[in-house]
Amino acid sequence: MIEVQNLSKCFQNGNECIWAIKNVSFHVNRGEIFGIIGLSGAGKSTLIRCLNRLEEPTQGKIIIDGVDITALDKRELRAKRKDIGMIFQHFNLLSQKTTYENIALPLELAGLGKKEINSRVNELLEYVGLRDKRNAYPSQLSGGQKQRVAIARALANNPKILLSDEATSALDPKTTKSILELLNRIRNELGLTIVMITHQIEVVKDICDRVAIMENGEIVEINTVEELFRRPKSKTAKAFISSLKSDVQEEFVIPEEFNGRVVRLSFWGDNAKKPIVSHMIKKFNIDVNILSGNISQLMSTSAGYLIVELVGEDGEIQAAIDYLKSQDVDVEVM
Ligand SMILES: Nc1ncnc2c1ncn2[C@@H]1O[C@H](COP(=O)(O)OP(=O)(O)OP(=O)(O)O)[C@@H](O)[C@H]1O
Repeated sequence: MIEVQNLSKCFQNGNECIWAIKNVSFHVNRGEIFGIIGLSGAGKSTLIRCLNRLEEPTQGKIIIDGVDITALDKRELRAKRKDIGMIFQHFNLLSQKTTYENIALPLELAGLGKKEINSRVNELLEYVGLRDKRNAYPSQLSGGQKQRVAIARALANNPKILLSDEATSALDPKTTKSILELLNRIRNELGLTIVMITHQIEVVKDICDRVAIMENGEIVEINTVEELFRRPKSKTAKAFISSLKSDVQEEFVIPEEFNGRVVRLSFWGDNAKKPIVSHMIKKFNIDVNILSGNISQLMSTSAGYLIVELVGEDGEIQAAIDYLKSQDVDVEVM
């Protein structure tokens, strides 16, 4: 659906070139919710703004539904942009216009008649749950309501793609959940492909299918969210995941401080809910000392890890580890 090939973006600063995006390539499948996560300054905003050419790429290609949008002239680009809705962290609503008028705007620009506009806006108000706010001005709405207006406006022309630029960053956790639920519904019911940038790993965990990790203008890892939680590859991904665990810090376990064998067990899917460790203790003559652990509920599954110290005879410990592996648990001796 979206194919990004060797994309680079340079911001000219006098004679100097600041490379905000450096030779980035990835693809997004139709109907996918694709996250791009990174710390501040990683290049996320620049990257997502290149996808609809709000920012002009310096090098590379962006192919959407077979059309190279980097090769389009202004008129062709305007037409193509109808397929690409966008929402922003600070909503970008027009403060002098009501909810109704904000949502109607792209329809007016597309040249629709009053009657058609009225029926489409009503449909959208219903869809985002804001029927009773049609005459309210943005200043009379909560953050979550403003984002719903922005989402309705982005959907007005029936786009195929929705770009989300930190859409939940200004919202509290409960409102964030409700907006993410709405985005998921939009993907499932309307079949949109969603690309979202965020610095919140919670957002990735709750809604994304796959994620790209950005660092200094480069993508350092692309992974399914399940794999990301199960086996993060990059340092940045590991740091994001451990930042989720506010109560236990995996990083603080120092194996040398323990006499037994310290192992990290990774569970996912149904395994995260089975009493595999308890079975292991009953089956083998070993003691198990739990040092750290966490289970995360991902959108479609669970993933978790447990760091344990296994104490006992070498042969028993090895047999216990073999048993865990036979139960499809990843075992990493630390
Ligand atoms: N218009 C611009 N002119 C010059 N440099 C820019 C411009 N926009 C972004 N940059 C630089 O490009 C790099 C990437 O910025 P970008 O805003 O894309 O990062 P980000 O990951 O979205 O960060 P944040 O989450 O803080 O917005 C930064 O070093 C930034 O200073």
